[in-house]
Amino acid sequence: MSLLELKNISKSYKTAKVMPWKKAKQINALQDVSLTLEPGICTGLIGKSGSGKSTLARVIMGLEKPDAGQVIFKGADLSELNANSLKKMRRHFQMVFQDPYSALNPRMTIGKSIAEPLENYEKWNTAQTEDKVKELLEEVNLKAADAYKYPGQFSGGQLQRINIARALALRPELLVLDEVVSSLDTIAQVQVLDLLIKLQQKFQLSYLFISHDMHATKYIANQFIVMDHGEIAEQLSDAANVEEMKHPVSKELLSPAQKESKIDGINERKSCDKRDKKR
Ligand SMILES: Nc1ncnc2c1ncn2[C@@H]1O[C@H](COP(=O)(O)OP(=O)(O)OP(=O)(O)O)[C@@H](O)[C@H]1O
Repeated sequence: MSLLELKNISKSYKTAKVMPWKKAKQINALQDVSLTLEPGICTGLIGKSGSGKSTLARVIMGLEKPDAGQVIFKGADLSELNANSLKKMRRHFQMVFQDPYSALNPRMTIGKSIAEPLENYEKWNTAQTEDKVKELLEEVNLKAADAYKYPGQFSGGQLQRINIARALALRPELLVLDEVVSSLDTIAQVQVLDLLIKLQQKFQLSYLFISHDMHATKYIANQFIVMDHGEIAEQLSDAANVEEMKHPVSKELLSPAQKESKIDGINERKSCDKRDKKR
């Protein structure tokens, strides 16, 4: 059974009227999108700005209701679950957002922030929760003592690792990673990508790695989905053949002229190759 299946998802938005006598414009953010994610695989979802990537992430996470289509997680159509079953299912898929600063409450210690999902789901005592928080911090290469610090005491890369620890707290099977390295400098980008690769191997995680940066995506993904104007433009099941992609948007994102990536020039295939050999 696939981990996640999206069937014929469509989602449109109406823009505000510029003038009262003008008609509101409709934006088709997603048009009949179908895709499947398998366990233990990192799928790179790439596309230019406005192609619908974040809308797709929000639909998967239940933050947006699609106009049409189904989101099926482990065989269950999420729209058909009652609140209790949906809560139970939701622990298995978590999201990490682009901005590591705004994702954490600045007035809460990071230990408290990481503990929140545990307190919502697990019937643990304080000592058990604290032990788990410390274990999670060490998992993302931070120190147990960092639990008592506040977000303002960390760098962007460290904060993103804290957000990953929080997303991992409930031992999910799928992480939706929306532009998680875009706001970081080169060194922090590579640290976060290497950490994600390590965690994926250790916990057999499935990732939907959303990015407009082909270079960062090549570094981590096993397969690619390219989006354009709310539709799937191209899919590639083996990231090793990335140079063979044919769609004009794929070619544009691949081109050396697309120099947005800060990790350009780093040995992009190293981490994927290691995993490929394991499979
Ligand atoms: N809440 C909204 N209201 C109106 N239009 C929206 C809304 N959210 C997204 N859109 C529009 O839907 C389209 C897809 O947006 P989306 O953010 O999903 O694209 P994206 O590929 O994630 O882009 P980016 O990389 O810039 O975030 C865009 O035209 C965007 O302006």
